[in-house]
Amino acid sequence: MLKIEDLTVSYDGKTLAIDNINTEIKQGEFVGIIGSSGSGKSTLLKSINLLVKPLSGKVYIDDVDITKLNNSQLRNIRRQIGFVFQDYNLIEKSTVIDNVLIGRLGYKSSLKSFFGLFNDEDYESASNALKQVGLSKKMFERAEELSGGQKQRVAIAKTLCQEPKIILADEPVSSLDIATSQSIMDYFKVINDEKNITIMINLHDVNLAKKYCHRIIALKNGKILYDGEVGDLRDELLKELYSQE
Ligand SMILES: Nc1ncnc2c1ncn2[C@@H]1O[C@H](COP(=O)(O)OP(=O)(O)OP(=O)(O)O)[C@@H](O)[C@H]1O
Repeated sequence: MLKIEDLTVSYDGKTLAIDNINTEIKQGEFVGIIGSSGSGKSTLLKSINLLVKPLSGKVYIDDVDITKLNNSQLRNIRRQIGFVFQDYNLIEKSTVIDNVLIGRLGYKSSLKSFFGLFNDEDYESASNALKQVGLSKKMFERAEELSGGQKQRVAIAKTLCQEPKIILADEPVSSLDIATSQSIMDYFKVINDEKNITIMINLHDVNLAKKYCHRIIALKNGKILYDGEVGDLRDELLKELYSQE
């Protein structure tokens, strides 16, 4: 469902944040991306939905090279790609349900989305998404009143409302304690198992990656050092991955 071909990204036109990456992800895979700070994990995820524009290379979603799309075509394809951020990316003063409804905006005309016009179907979808993450009771509370873990569950519900084929999660548990991190990872696992949504998730914590992900992509200096089954990941490789040079 996702194919990345010769992808290279540079922020300054000189140093390469992503250096000629090639990989292919099938629908329903649960992929962990690991690597030390600055290895390119965020940049890789952000270039998959073109939040960051590549210098060269191609990103295919279901055989469509999205680097070639115009803005309106890109908007349509982005509905299929949910993105979960480390810092939740919620509107703090808005209610939980209003935050989740934002996930429906990709299905609205610009005018309707400007006025925030949602129909019964949108509310049903938002309410189901909140149920999935166990937050139905918090629907009318403001986002700012929630704990970090609850906020991240709202962010996940928002992406579920988008009905995505793939969820990209950029360090979604880095700000959370171990128990809360595990519970968020459990939600990702259930979503992956029950809805067959592909998950690509950046993780600092290798143990979490080993516990939850089927496949690991390990990055070093913008290049893939390892791409394979989690069970085949060797300690020597991890040592090399996190060594300074
Ligand atoms: N907005 C930006 N402008 C300029 N350079 C950037 C920008 N974002 C990232 N970089 C650089 O690109 C490289 C890859 O950064 P990236 O954030 O993708 O790594 P990362 O593995 O996600 O790191 P971390 O684990 O610390 O979040 C780094 O050298 C970083 O300094």
